[in-house]
Amino acid sequence: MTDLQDLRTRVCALHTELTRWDLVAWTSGNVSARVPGTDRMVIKASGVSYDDLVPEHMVECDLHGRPVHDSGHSPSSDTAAHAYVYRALPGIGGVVHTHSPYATAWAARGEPIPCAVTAMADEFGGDIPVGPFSRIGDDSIGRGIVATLEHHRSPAVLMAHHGVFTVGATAKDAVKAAVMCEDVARTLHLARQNGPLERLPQEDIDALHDRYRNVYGQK
Ligand SMILES: O=C(CO)[C@@H](O)[C@@H](O)COP(=O)(O)O
Repeated sequence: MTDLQDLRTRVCALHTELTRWDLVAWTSGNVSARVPGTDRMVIKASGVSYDDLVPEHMVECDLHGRPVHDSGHSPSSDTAAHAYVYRALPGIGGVVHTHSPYATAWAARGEPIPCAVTAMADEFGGDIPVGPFSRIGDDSIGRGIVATLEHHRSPAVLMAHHGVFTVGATAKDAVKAAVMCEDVARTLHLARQNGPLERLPQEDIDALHDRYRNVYGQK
């Protein structure tokens, strides 16, 4: 198997995580990955049901979102947004988009999720911010993602009136951020039913984030 086929297989398989963690309804989300060492990416074909996905549905595009071959599949509607993120952020190897319900409810209100639990400090290093509304199709959404994330440690952004975009060093990291984003969005939505949320002190957020990055887990 070539490296590209292997990447397509892995990105295709990651879409099962979107359904497993209830992050998408019907076909409302997508995963992409940078093709390492190239100015290319692979991204899910538009509108294809997750049950029908095969690696060949991962469309190879340049970093302006143009397919590099006539594969017979149109790439995701969000291709230009993903491509802009890869162009602007060279350290990013994976991008994910979902309409996961609790996080998208915060996005619909245009409300950032405050860093009020340790799990948020760990994964997001602070609040999950809101990015501007843009119509789907060109790289406006990508510009909004990058402009918002450059002021935060969070790998997730709630794009106003739309949904969640996450980034990571790999596509799997970006999927993890999407799962964790929905988890904390639900927890904090439930918490504030009985009163206002209290943000953790900044020094605790910093210490927790540092511990998670440098001590947590296996060496
Ligand atoms: O957010 C939206 C539409 O609101 C799209 O990302 C979503 O439907 C997925 O589109 P694709 O099937 O990836 O073209």
